[in-house]
Amino acid sequence: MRLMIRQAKCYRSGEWILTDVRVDDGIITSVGDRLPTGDEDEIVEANGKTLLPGLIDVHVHLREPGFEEKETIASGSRAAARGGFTTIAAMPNTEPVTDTADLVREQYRKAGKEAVVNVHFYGAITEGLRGEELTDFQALKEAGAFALTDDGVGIQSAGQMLAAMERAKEVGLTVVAHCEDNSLADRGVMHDGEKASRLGLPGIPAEAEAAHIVRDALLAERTGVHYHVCHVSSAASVQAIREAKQRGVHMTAEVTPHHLVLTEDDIPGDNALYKMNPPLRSARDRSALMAGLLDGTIDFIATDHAPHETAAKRRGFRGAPFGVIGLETAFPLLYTRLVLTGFLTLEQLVKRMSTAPAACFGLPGGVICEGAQADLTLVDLEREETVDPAAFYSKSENTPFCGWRLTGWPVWTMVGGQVVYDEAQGGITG
Ligand SMILES: NC(=O)N[C@@H](CC(=O)O)C(=O)O
Ligand SMILES: [Zn+2]
Repeated sequence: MRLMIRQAKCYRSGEWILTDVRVDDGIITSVGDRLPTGDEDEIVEANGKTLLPGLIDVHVHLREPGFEEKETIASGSRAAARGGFTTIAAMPNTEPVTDTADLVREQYRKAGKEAVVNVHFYGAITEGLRGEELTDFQALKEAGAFALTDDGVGIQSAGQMLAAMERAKEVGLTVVAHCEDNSLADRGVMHDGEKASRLGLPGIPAEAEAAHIVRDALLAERTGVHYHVCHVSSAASVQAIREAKQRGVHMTAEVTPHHLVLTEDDIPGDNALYKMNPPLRSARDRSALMAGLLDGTIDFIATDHAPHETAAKRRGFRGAPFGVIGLETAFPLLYTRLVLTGFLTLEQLVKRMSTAPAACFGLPGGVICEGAQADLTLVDLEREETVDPAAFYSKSENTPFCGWRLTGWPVWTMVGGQVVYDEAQGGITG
């Protein structure tokens, strides 16, 4: 299969310039001005739309097996394609939990049949995410586990985290941490701040997150493992990561689109569409996250796409599960709120949504150059649209951004040289 993408705006030697990109059998073979045409099977006329390396999201919940009413590998991967993502990594808090080599293999087998983008799977750190027995890291690694995590819960015991890091270092897997000390956060449903006091709801203090980061940075320093912090939400956490990185600790960190855009002040009363873990925090915390993203303390953006059915999210802050979806809104949300406002340049945003996650986890993609895998996204930066959850490919609609007017929508997605999403052809293709 030979394909030419013609006249796309591409970032080359410091500029966005009209470029042709040639793809042969899933690999980018040429990038340049007015490349010769003639022998391709297909020409894609980009007409000045912007070509990005496919977006990469290492923090999504696909809910299969066990919670297929919320999401499946098929529906979640289609949501990813529509959002411009070509690679995602799925968390192991399914039912059963992905905590054995056989279960990891079964996930890859299913994704091979049903996914339209590249899907990786995490393995759990502890059996059943119970925080008791460590899983068999070597076997998980051999089955292809992307990294290790108990996302959804923090590893409560420092001794257990140390043991996990030592073993992970030996087998060569990254430890990915949901940082939350339950003895500080127990039964909280919202950031322990002004809004929670006003609504009379139990809080989750910022220290519940930062305490684990400080602890884990010490343990990562001692073991030398690659340690990655999920969904950083507070100023104290950003500072802890900054200090650890200055000491040379081998750690990386991610932040979500919702923590970059919203604060507790945006929560309109007891509406669980604004309930997620970690919670939306103060304006000061949000500023610190932005500063951390800008100075490299936070390496990249991950959505923490966490689908839940509408009925469950109607139960208010006390009764609803934590989590919001993000795959189909992340790019236009951040383009509108961070790039059009002048906070980040487009190329800085692309680095944080594609190049950096690829580099941190050693994934192919994240670049447009000769020899790279043809994972590509075309974005219409002029296109303005209202977020309509009813139109999502995701099975769930739990977004706080319903009705937001956003600019800069992905319109075409290619994975390994195959077009998987083309808005002009009605959406998911094939
Ligand atoms: N982020 C969330 O609010 N929820 C996640 C779990 C998690 O990532 O902590 C979920 O699985 O629903
Ligand atoms: Zn989490």
